[in-house]
Formats: sequence, C-alpha cells, structure tokens
Amino acid sequence: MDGANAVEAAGVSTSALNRIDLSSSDIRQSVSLLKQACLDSGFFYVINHGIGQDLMEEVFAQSRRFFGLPLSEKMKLLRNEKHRGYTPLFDEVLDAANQIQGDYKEGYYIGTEVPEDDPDVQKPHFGPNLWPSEGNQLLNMISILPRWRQTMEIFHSQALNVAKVVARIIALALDLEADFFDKPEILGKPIPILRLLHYEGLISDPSKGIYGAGAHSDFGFLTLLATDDVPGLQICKNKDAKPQAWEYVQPLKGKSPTELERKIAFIVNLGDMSTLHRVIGNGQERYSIAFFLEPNHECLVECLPTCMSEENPPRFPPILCQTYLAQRYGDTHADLDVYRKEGV
Ligand SMILES: O=C(O)CCC(=O)C(=O)O
Ligand SMILES: [Fe+2]
Repeated sequence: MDGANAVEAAGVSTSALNRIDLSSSDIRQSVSLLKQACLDSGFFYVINHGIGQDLMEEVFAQSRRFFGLPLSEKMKLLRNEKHRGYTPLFDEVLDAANQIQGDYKEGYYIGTEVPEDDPDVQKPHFGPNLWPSEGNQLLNMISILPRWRQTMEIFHSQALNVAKVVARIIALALDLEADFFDKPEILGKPIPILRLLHYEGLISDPSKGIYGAGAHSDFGFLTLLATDDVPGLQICKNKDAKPQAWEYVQPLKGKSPTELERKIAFIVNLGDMSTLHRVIGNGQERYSIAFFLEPNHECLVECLPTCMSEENPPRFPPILCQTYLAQRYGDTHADLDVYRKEGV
C-alpha cells in the first residue's frame, strides 16, 4: 500500500496514507483502500468530500480571527461544563506521563445546538453553544467576527454528512451492512463535536516533555481533521515499540476531477481505536480543524459481531458512550475550578 513508501523528510519519515475518494462510484475500491489503511494505521485521507474550498477557507479564516483576539476576550467564552467554548493553552493534557505542562494549543469547541427548553439539554455535551457574538457586552464582536456562527454551523452540518458517508464505508469494510452505524441507537442522535485548534509557533521538544499535543488516540468513533499547510501531526504505528517510531502525516490538497481548484483533504482517523498520534511544533504557527463524531449517549460501545470469534474474544468490556466520553474528557481536561480560583 501507499503507506509502505514512506519517504524521509527532515530526519522523520512521512507516512503516505491511502486516499479515499468520496466522489468515486467504485465503492469496492474505496472499501478495500479503507480496510488496508485501517489495518496499517487507522489513518487515511478523504478527498472530494464535497465540502467546498471556499467554506473550508472561511472556517480557517474565522478561526484565525477568533484566536487573534486578546486573551481576556477569549476567556469570556471559556469552556463550560458541557465542553462548549474556548480552551486556553494547557487546558488539555493528552499525555500526562510525558508532558510537563499540557498541550501547547488553544481550542474552541462547538457542538449540536440544543436549546435550553429541549429535554436533551440534560445530557452531557448537549446544550447551547457559546458564540463569540453573544453574551459579550464589552466588545462588539459582531463587527469583528461577521458570519462566525453561520460559518461554523454550516461546516458542522456538512462535516457530519461527510463523517456519515465515511461511516458507511467503514461498515462495508467490517463486513457489515452499509447502514449498520446509521441505526437510531448508534448514530441516530450522535455527539458531533467541531473543534478549532491553534498552535502557537512553539518548537516542541519531546526530550523536555513539550508538545503541541501530547500522544493520544481520540475518544470516539471517527475524526475528520483539516489542517493548514504547516506540518506537525505525527503517528506512531506501534505504541509498544521501544523506542517508538514516529512518522509525519502531511497535509494534503487533493485535486478535484471536476474543478481546477485545490481542495483540502480531510485526514481521517478511527477514533478510539486509532493509532497513537501527537502534534510537534516546528516554530511555525499552525491551525487545524478537528471534527469528532461520537455515537449517541446511550449507545453501548461493544465489540462488533464481525470482529470476534471463539478464538478472538472481545478485548474490552462493553461501555456506554457517555460513560466513556466522561472518563476521557475528565482525564484530559483541566478542572474548571482551576479557572474559578484564578478569578475568571
Ligand atoms: O491538530 C492536529 O493536527 C491534531 C489534533 C488532534 O489530534 C486532536 O485534537 O485530537
Ligand atoms: Fe487526536
């Protein structure tokens, strides 16, 4: 497969991931490429995903505008207990054992808009979003961030569609019916989380425990990741190897067969089962947009029927999606009391 042709770049090899073309009518080929990619690393590119380049660039531009605001303004939109809003530097610690301070990145969480009068608002991760133009009296954000909410809502909804299309190919690759994950109890009311990320121009130093993002696997079903042109994402295919070998995943701009413009491809990784990955800063500022698709709160996450047998029993006990997410978010994010104590 492509991945075998790793090329050397600045001392760290680059993993050439398979590309799944969502506009292709050859579904068998897509399934086979996805299956190979998942057996190899769980990472692949999705090209021709249908999200227009203009929208993609608008999301990056809006993200830059938001993170460019003074910290005092961003802190007014500090993440709440529903995990919506701004996460400052070091809020997340993805690899506590190897990091001195936490992730050298700031972020912004946006989820499904669930109004206060909707019964679902009781559920963790569900609630109203925090929007920069709202609840902020001191700064007239509307003039600074025009169309911010609109852009994010459109992207959130289109990314969810892309993720669901990818989920169908994953189902086929697992010898399941294409709509296996579309069942009401699995992706009927999923938890789709958009996260804008900004890495300042820091040079990481693994020997000193300084990382853009510490080594981790994601928490849910699958992640779509769009990045700017600055490299930084690295994967480690064998977490048990000593020493661990890390390879870069390069940003990819795929050429659409029907359009001349260059389109940003998504890097996809299979959530919790994904290969360990991290972000290494090279001194350049970097922006990325992550979209995490997690199943319904009450979905029982358990070994799939086609992935077990008598000789190969499930490796993990079943767990409710919301229980697992609560554990992982709790383990990796700062306690909000820290900020209360700081008087935010
Ligand atoms: O910014 C990136 O390239 C990766 C981010 C990531 O892995 C995450 O947020 O889970
Ligand atoms: Fe990740």
